[in-house]
Amino acid sequence: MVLAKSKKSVGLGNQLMKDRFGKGKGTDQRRGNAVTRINHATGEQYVTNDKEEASWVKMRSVTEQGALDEFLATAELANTDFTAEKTNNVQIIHPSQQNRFLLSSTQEKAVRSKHKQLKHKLEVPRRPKWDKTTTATELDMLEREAFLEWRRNLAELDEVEDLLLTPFERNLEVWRQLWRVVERSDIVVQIVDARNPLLFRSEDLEDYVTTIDLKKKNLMLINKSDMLTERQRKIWAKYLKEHDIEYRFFSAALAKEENEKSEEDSDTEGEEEESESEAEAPVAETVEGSIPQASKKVLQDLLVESSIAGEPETRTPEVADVDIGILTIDELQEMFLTLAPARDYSERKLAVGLVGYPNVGKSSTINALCGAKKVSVSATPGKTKHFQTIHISDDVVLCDCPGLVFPNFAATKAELVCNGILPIDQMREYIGPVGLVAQRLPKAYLEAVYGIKITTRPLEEGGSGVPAAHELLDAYARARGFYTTGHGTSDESRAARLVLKDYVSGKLLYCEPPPGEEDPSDFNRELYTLNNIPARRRAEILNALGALSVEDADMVTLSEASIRQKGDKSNRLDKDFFGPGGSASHVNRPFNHKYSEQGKQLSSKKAWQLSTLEQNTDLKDIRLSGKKHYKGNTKGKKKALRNAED
Ligand SMILES: Nc1nc2c(ncn2[C@@H]2O[C@H](COP(=O)(O)OP(=O)(O)OP(=O)(O)O)[C@@H](O)[C@H]2O)c(=O)[nH]1
Repeated sequence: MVLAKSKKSVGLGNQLMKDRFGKGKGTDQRRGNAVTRINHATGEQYVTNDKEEASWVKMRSVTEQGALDEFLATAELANTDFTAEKTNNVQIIHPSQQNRFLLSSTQEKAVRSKHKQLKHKLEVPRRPKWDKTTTATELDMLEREAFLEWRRNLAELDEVEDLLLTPFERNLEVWRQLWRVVERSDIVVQIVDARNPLLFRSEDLEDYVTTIDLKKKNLMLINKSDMLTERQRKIWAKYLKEHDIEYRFFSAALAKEENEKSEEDSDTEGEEEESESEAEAPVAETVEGSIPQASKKVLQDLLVESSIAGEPETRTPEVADVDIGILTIDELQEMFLTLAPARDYSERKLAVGLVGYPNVGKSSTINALCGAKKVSVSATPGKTKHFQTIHISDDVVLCDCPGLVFPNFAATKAELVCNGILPIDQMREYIGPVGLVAQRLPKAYLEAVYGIKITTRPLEEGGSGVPAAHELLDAYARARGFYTTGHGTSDESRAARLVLKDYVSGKLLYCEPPPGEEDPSDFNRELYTLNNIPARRRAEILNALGALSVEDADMVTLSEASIRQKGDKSNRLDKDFFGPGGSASHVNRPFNHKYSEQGKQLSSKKAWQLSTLEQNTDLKDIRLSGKKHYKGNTKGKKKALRNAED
């Protein structure tokens, strides 16, 4: 039986034709993916593969493009025929570009000196000049042309000079937002990550701001400063002062806690006096106060273990008059008012533009300034998409720009991944970035944070003492039971993602020193104390170490802990670590502001520890008192004795 076809039914072919050439398609005519548009400035028709998209789609951040996308985007920007642009845009892959994940130290030196020479070429795109007579279409054309020229210049740095650049923003719409923010703001605040401030700073943006209006001010706000020690802040402060960079240290996370605390305090009755004095304490002091004196003991043994030759210097720069404090919210607001350029503010409030890479903490800073959660905060870079204004007081309005990556030099792709600039979830090559983590962080610290034991290749077999990426990943994956399905080998790729995320979030902490200042391992020395590993891990280590009071334990170096771990024939420490739930610890900020709370948690164990202490009054004896995990480990004993004597 043949069914009669309904006249109303529409076949796929018809539907496609209707979709492409049907009514209501405006001036655009579609053929396949290509759309014919009219250039209103010249009246000419041109073909593009771009669709008219919703404004939020237009604002998508474009940082890395495949060769074809790059080519199409350039052609589209240039409003030209594809073939005309084709010859100019063929990408030549240099053999040297193929492995940019890690460099040897000589290669790195050479690259860094080339960066210095060509620094002036790292420009942000300028908005072309316009006046009242310029029509919107003319301005649009001018902007596209200028943007295209800017992209060509940067492509030259990449291709001709063979230098690796940050995956800078390639979407004109995002830069247009920045232009608006800069034009509107009296002060342009570049928010940077304290772990590597200069990588996140655009010097040229500062020039651009003052080119638009000499009265406009620049400020580098070093966010996440809770991750820096006081000494590290001093070293940075000295460098920034010497280079005439207007800066301030800030921590949106500490400011948030401060907000929450004062809210709690205002809710609590009867304890006003006490809570008031705490709330008034400057944040910087709170941070310092949170790190017990004992934790400032430098981990010399750890450094020796990390094969760093020589006695590290503990010298702190003389910077008596420089500002090293972490600003409170009130102090930051005052700072804005102090910096405000002279003009009549009766008509318009002081406008403060907030600019920065994705994930540096713009939203968190705004939330802290607002005193409430106004902007959604996320651990995924690139959440803020639109320029928005937020009135934080009667005097100040904030202009929040979408997070955007500025053109800057990077030594390697590994550095970009580790700094959270290249997304970890889209990463295919993980050995380079994890290798960098393993190079930067002392082995004992990695072992203590994760509660793992990393087996490295012995020195006599060519090992260097520094774990190779796969040695770290293998230990991590096995401890957590991550195995590949087919082969049953450890799932290093899964482990790599988690390790790198911990590095980006600061759970594994490393901070870059200013250029030309001290060696990175000396600069970070204070970070690798027992106090800075997650509280739970610390408690586990202390448990495994046995009879030490909390205060004494602060003096125990991680390396010592790791020696004991190695020497433990009964594997007691490992069992403690790898037991159920043993890997679930979590910390956001190694310099946990709530140290006193951690201390409290630990002190619940103190009674037991003290009772053991009573039996072993001599600390050296306690350390070497024939605990199970020392038995037969004479080498470990000797080393531990040396540590104890130090
Ligand atoms: N330790 C620490 N972490 C912070 C601080 N400020 C922000 N973070 C963390 O950094 C991550 C990114 O913060 P956001 O405020 O979302 O960053 P953003 O710059 O607004 O990001 P986009 O919206 O992508 O532009 C979050 O995981 C925050 O918890 C800080 O002062 N200290």
